[in-house]
Amino acid sequence: MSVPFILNHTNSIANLYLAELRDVNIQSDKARFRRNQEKLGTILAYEISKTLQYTNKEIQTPLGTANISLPVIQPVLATILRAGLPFHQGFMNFFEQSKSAFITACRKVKKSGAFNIQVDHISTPDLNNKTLIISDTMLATGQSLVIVCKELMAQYNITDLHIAAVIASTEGITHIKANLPKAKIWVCAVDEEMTSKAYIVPGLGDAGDLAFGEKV
Ligand SMILES: O=P(O)(O)OC[C@H]1O[C@H](OP(=O)(O)OP(=O)(O)O)[C@H](O)[C@@H]1O
Ligand SMILES: O=c1cc[nH]c(=O)[nH]1
Repeated sequence: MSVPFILNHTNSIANLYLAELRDVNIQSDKARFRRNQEKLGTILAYEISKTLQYTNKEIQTPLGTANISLPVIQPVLATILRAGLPFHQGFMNFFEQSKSAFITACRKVKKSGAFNIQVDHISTPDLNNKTLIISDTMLATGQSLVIVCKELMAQYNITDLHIAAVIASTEGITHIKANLPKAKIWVCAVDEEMTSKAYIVPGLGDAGDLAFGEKV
């Protein structure tokens, strides 16, 4: 089982984007909130790209030939609607030729406060023998990502699975490791706590509502 990659374990300008996402005085600017997620998605995409397979190619320039190591494959990108969309856009900005899959999933909360994840719709290109990068802004309990990935893996023979989130909880990472032991995990930050309603603390609040408006 691989160790998760945690972006804020190394100081970089990415910390500023993460701070603005969390900051209650800044995050109400929806455009900036979405744009900061997009930037973090692109940074994680760059990090993941370092682990893909490469082969040397000779490229003809006007003055000679350059030997360049180029990726052998384009990963397929996926996200869970709706909160994951801006983060996913960041991955698409980097893996410009990749195909995308979209999954609709939501928490169905019971009277007791417990919840199930309901997967409503999957729209995907062929994932057989593909590298899949599935991104979602928040990895809280990890239930959404596990259910969605298991559903995709039941339908397709996915070669490599990368899971990316902006903020993960410790519990969520444990849940992913226990249920998807082969998945590689990429996150910008890990928080220790969750509320009784499974919101990450300190987290950033409700990612979907902040990006797109409160649900009715
Ligand atoms: O790890 P989990 O406990 O499963 O929670 C994570 C899910 O919660 C968020 O979506 P949310 O439920 O806020 O819905 P939305 O995308 O419709 O806003 C987030 O985008 C994940 O999909
Ligand atoms: O902290 C959390 C957990 C789930 N969904 C969110 O939007 N935020």
